[in-house]
Amino acid sequence: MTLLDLRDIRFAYPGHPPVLDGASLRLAPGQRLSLTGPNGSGKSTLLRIIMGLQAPDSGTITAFGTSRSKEADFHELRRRVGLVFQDPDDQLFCPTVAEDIAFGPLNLGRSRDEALAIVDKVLDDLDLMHLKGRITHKLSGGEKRLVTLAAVLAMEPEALLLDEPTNALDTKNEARLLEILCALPQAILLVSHAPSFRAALAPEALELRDGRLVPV
Ligand SMILES: Nc1ncnc2c1ncn2[C@@H]1O[C@H](COP(=O)(O)OP(=O)(O)OP(=O)(O)O)[C@@H](O)[C@H]1O
Repeated sequence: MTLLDLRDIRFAYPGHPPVLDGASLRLAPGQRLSLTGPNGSGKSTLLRIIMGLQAPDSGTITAFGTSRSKEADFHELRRRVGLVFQDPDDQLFCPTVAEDIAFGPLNLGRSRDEALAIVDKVLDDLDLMHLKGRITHKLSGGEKRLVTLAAVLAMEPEALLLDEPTNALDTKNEARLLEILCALPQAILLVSHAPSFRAALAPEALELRDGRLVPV
């Protein structure tokens, strides 16, 4: 079974040359795959296209065996695939850490008590319980980064798309994050400019070159 299957994706921002020009990739359950490529080559754009946050000009997206093209097709995909954005401020919008983490489970129909239990479990698993009651926008950059991961894991996705997950993390927290991610069962699509992090978490890699994905 393939979780994600993208074929021949083409996309250009209006008035600009194509960013993606025939990009294809497949992600299988449990697979860890890195996406590399220079700044501005289109990695974040591709992740947004996978999530249905931007529509490709052409090409096909199949997720969990179902073709996805209209906005409604992506609702189920967004429950089953978690994107950790490059900028935590794009992701965190509730007043407190606990509310931000509870938001996803509540949105998925969990009861208040179930959501609170998930918040405790995820914070405990990530050793972040000390941040539970904190005001989200007052967290440090690295703390925000870890809380965004907690918020995504709270939704128990089957695949994780991670856009520069080590941004703003100190050496100790980067090592901790690596340990946490390596122990997860989910498939992971990793965008990271840190070669050592990629090598440790997702050594199999595709490079985005001239809009296409090529094995490296
Ligand atoms: N809304 C937009 N309108 C026009 N151009 C955009 C827009 N968003 C991104 N771009 C451009 O599209 C290209 C791809 O951007 P993208 O963020 O996908 O690259 P990236 O590979 O993730 O880069 P980085 O490694 O620096 O994070 C860049 O040239 C960027 O400037």
